[in-house]
Amino acid sequence: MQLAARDITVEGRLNGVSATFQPGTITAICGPNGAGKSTLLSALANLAALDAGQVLLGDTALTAIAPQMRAQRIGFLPQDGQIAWDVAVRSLVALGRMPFRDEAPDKVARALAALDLTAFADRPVSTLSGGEKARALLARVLAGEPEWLLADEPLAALDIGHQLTLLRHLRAEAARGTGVVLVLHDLALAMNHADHVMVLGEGRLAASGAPAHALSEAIIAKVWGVSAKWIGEAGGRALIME
Ligand SMILES: Nc1ncnc2c1ncn2[C@@H]1O[C@H](COP(=O)(O)OP(=O)(O)OP(=O)(O)O)[C@@H](O)[C@H]1O
Repeated sequence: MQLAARDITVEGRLNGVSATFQPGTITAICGPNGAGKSTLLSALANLAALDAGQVLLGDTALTAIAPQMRAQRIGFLPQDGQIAWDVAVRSLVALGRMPFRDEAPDKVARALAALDLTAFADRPVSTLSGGEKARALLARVLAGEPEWLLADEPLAALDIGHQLTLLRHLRAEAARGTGVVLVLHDLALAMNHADHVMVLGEGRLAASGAPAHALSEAIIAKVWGVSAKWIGEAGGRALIME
């Protein structure tokens, strides 16, 4: 089922953005600081108060879906997520089962393994490093096995090995039909790993399409004001700043 923003406006943050996200694909939302990426992502989870427009899941407005059902279907990882209680990593990840009111230890174990956290399962979260904490917060979302996985900069705190593991896991999730939407600052990760890229600039959609189209050198120059050049082959491109 598609997830679609229809002409959404959040005063001062997003200005009439329409965008359709496809299940079974990885979409990257890119753009400069303050462009409205996090606002759009939170709107897609019904976590931003809209001044105009609506978000639809299939034909149904998100606002018409009961909160518990919405939480079952849409998993959301905010930027700089906070951990309120110093519980064991396994208990934190198990909180991802709250919308289902079950404990599903198999799904919790799968999410821990996907983020390479099995060995940390009994450690208090306060003892984790920044990147380990970021992985634990993402594992909490994965434990809910949502139909839509929305994550704001999930790779930013991760080393390259864990970035790759997570990207492979997200690709496998997409292959199972999950819609994956990621806010990414790293344009090479978006270019090499997304199926579709949406570029936001000053609260508006500046480009949308296949990565090579939406992240062309011309669009990077226009939206980011940076002269940059792509080198390398499809799937392994690097961005060189000039
Ligand atoms: N709660 C708020 N109240 C008022 N303005 C806000 C609020 N949150 C964000 N903004 C503003 O809205 C704009 C868009 O913010 P948003 O966080 O969506 O940008 P972003 O593209 O995710 O940026 P970044 O790359 O820096 O994370 C920014 O100018 C920001 O200052």
